[in-house]
Amino acid sequence: MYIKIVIDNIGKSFGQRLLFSNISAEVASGQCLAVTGCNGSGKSTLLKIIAGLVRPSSGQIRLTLDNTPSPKERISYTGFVSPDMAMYAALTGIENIIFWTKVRGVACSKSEAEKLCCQMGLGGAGCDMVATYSTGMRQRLKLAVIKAINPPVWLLDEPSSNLDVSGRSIVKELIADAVRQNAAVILATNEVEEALYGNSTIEL
Ligand SMILES: Nc1ncnc2c1ncn2[C@@H]1O[C@H](COP(=O)(O)OP(=O)(O)OP(=O)(O)O)[C@@H](O)[C@H]1O
Repeated sequence: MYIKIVIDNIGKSFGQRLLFSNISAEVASGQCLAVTGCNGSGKSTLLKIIAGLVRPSSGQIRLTLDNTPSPKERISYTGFVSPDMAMYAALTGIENIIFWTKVRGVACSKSEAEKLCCQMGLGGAGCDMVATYSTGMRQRLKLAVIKAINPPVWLLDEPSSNLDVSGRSIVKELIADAVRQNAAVILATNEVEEALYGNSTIEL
């Protein structure tokens, strides 16, 4: 699937407070757009606008597709990794991957989920309840879920938060792999090095 996301003159205010205005950019399949800016500049808000979770105050997000998607494809456009997201604490890591892929209409067997846990550095902890996970392990699980869903559009809000050096290199490889597989990746980050993964950058 080819997809192009056009961020067209987007602005956002909360009440009287203008967060940003006149933001325009494009990102297509096989590209990565980095969104940078200081704390509170609106990076997460912009990603939520792109995901359709927050309404912009001005402008619009346009999607260009090479075909008319089926209803199943339509719900699977975007995958979102965000600090605001939570995994089910009473399920194991593997059960979370199976649950979230099922919600998104993507098949994922237990052995595939196990493999993803290993790839994300969770090892045998995939069989443990998420309630027992550290914050870094929860972050790795979110990465495993988006990889399992493998959507055409990846929205990554601070994907390296709470991750150690090995976790950060997993994120780097994950983004490179998604772009190689023709996903459109939008990455919000405070990390200078991570922002360089983008083919283009928006600074808020
Ligand atoms: N629903 C909301 N109502 C009012 N203000 C909000 C709302 N959501 C976000 N904000 C405000 O908008 C500003 C931008 O928040 P946002 O989380 O988008 O910034 P950010 O650039 O991602 O920050 P950080 O780098 O700290 O994660 C913050 O001041 C926040 O308090």
